[in-house]
Amino acid sequence: MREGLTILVMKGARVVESLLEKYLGVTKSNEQYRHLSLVLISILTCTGVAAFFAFYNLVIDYYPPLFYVDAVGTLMGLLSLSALLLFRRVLLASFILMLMVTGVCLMVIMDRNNLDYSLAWALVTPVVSVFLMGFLYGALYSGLYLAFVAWFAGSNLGVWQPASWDMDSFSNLVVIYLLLFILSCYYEFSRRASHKLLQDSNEKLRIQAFTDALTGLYNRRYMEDLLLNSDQDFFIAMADIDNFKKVNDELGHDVGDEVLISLSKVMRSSLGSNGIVGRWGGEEFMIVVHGESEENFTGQLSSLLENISGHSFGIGRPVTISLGAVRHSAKGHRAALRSVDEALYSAKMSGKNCYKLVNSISD
Ligand SMILES: Nc1nc2c(ncn2[C@@H]2O[C@H](COP(=O)(O)OP(=O)(O)OP(=O)(O)O)[C@@H](O)[C@H]2O)c(=O)[nH]1
Repeated sequence: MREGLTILVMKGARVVESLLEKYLGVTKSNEQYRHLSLVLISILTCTGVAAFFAFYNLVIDYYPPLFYVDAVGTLMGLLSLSALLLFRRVLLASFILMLMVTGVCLMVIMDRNNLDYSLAWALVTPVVSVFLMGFLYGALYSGLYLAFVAWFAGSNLGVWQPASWDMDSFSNLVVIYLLLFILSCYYEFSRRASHKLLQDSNEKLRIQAFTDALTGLYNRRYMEDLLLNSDQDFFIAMADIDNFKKVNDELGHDVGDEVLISLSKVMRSSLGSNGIVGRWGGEEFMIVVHGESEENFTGQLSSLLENISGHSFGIGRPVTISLGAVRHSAKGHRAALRSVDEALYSAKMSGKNCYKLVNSISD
């Protein structure tokens, strides 16, 4: 029995998952998944129950008034389902569903003259409406519903037998109602707050995973991901600071760090939106530019060299870089990295503060 129930729940979850994925493009990892699945499960369950009672009141125990109520309820359930899946209107779908549930319940209560049902459903409304429609609309809806129930209970509709209007009971109902409302708001608020915290820390971790701590540039992992997972062709250039050991040895490691930070800024502003620069490691930087025109690319490398050698780093000496460059495609990634190293070596051998572009990729 228990196993059967588990299998049923698993199957239901799979149906919900595939509906959300197919119609809303939302997978389990999506932050919206939890809320959308709650709305979808509520719609499916309530519509299923209404459809069952419509069938019951038509076929099993023929009773036209409740058949019409449940048939309208089923139609509203389907309307709510299409608002969610076809038109992606989550709030509208939740609103139609709440209208359907409370409407059907009130109709049944009116028909059956049963006060207990009314009280029970009045108490469910604040919880469900806040969870489905959020604080604002949930509060509005359940407030209106409470007012309606109050009017309903106080009016002489003659459907409240054997109970009669009783201010004490009604005050108790209102207190319980408000308590449930506050509790569900609190729960929803803390759920959203912890979800936001989790999202923020995930975002921080994501940024940290791709950022170099010293310079704030992209790190090697990001640059390699970009180069390996893109189907575009790029030009890449490896930049290496000239005689950087001397800066460290003579002015200290802290000054060396400052140079790395300032140099990163100069490179970033010099490339602008034309390219991306990341720290490859130590005093090496990788530059990636879309591979449309070799002429544009070499033009950018020349201005980069000029901008850096003309920049004052405040250390009483110029700072220059050497660049090795090559055309890059993802499938020839490793070979391109070897070529770019060879080109950089050749630039260093040619007197530094220059670039070397190799045309062919070494095997
Ligand atoms: N301050 C600082 N120095 C670093 C960092 N990473 C690497 N370096 C230094 O960069 C220097 C690299 O020196 P070398 O590889 O000998 O090259 P170079 O002196 O720049 O000479 P060439 O490359 O031939 O022009 C070493 O002194 C490293 O300690 C860093 O994060 N901060």
